[in-house]
Amino acid sequence: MVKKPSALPRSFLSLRRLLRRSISGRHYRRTTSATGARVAAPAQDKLKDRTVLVDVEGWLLRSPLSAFPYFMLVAVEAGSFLRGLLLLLVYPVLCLLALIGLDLRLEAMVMVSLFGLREREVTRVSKAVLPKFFLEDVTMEGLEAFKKAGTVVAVTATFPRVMVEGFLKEYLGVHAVVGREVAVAAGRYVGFLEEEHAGMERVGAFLEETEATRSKGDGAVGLLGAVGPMHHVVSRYCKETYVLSEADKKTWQPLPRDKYPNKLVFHDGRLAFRPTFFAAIAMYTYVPLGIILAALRCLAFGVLPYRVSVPLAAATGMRSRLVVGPSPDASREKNEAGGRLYVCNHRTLLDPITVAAGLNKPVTAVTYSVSPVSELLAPIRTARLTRDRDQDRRRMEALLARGDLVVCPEGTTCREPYLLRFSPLFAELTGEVTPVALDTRVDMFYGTSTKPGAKWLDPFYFMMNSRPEYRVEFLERVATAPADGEEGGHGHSIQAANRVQRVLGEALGFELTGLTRKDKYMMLAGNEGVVSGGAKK
Ligand SMILES: O=P(O)(O)OC[C@H](O)CO
Repeated sequence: MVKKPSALPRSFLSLRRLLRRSISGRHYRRTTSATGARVAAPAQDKLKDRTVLVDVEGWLLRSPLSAFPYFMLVAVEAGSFLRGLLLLLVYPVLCLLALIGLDLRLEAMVMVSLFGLREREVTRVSKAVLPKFFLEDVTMEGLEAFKKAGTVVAVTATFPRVMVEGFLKEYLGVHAVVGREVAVAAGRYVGFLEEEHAGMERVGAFLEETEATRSKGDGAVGLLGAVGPMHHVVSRYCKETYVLSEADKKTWQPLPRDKYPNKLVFHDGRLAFRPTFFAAIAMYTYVPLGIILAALRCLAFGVLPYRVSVPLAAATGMRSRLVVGPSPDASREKNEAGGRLYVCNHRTLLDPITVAAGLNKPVTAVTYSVSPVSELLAPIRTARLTRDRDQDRRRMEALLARGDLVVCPEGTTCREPYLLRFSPLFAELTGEVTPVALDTRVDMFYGTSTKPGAKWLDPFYFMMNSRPEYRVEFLERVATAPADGEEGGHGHSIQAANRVQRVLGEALGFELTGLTRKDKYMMLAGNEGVVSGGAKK
């Protein structure tokens, strides 16, 4: 049927539209003009100090966006690998159902991933694990559009609020997150996701409240994707709306790492890759082989001399690169304190072992919060620190008098290219130290964790990677003793520690920070990272 042309003249229709907009105070804009020419997202200054409502999936995150990897991450990291496997098995069935018109994917993924999990643990994963992956999905133009906004309200129609809140608030500085809720009983998720309209009603109620308390009368601005359930709510509450076409969104760029509003220094979780459906299949298929490889590699490093275990591990795919500094022989000399003191940055628990392998001689490593299982299996001598300054100092002096000692003054591992603050105690033990720059690469599993119950498996997970990589570089020695006329004491040891940190940062190309073990554990685990238990001889 051909549509009957309107009897009203064009100019009258335009006037009517204008009047209607003026009365309701709403303006719809598309980021693509009627002529098809590209129009940029609203200028930052236009949204300055205003309340902006952002559609997370439609505007902020790149398209097409697959929710599966995020649910897989929650299933594995807050649940277990078994739960992840269940999600993987259920997913093809859900896709088939969606093809015949019964799209239960979201509800079923929520149920499988969250059912029975503690609310606290899912919130932790949302802050500690998911942000790394969400940040890779953020579009630069999408984020920059609301950089100067006064209040940013992020609205999600796909993800349950709990999954995106950590990333949006901690890393993008969003003020409020509104989205669908998952039912909780006695602190655990029951798995039922509330209806879409309930989520949108919450958005409406939130905006009504926000607008009522606003002092300025310029109204909220909506930033929306081309389609989605939010259009209706936004048209009721926002005075101005920008709708992004799919074609325009495709031209938007991913947010580069150096433009993250808050640096991603710390993150947690075992999976070092984005678990898409096919990547997850590959991982589960590989795991039996990975377990065998890890057992062989651990055994080789545990019982064989380094000159045999290193090439053997290399034959299984493990890569080690040793870069010896300008005076390799000097590192073998003893100094007046007894053995040499090797100071390295901390990537995994295996750092001191790789230093020993690089030197091809036994060393002692001082540790903190290492699981008794790791201590037992370590092929080198380990000695626990207590965090009691005097006691630790005496202990380290005694160890150094007996032979070479390895310290990681950051006190905890860091996965990203940053160096944490160096605790200065090491600088008081001897007149010079040998800095050792360490870097690692993994393809499937991270060999570090913050959950106390998971730590004993850290080295094993590292060894489970198909091609785990270590780069060890012995650097030129650095003097730590006060120069003539220079005052010693705590102030001096802080300066010396900072100097060593700087030398390592330059060698690795890592950024220096003043962050500490406490900062890391507060952020990732919600505790101070203090472990109980005395020092082991
Ligand atoms: O488990 P992390 O990352 O806190 O590191 C533990 C260190 O090896 C302490 O010596």
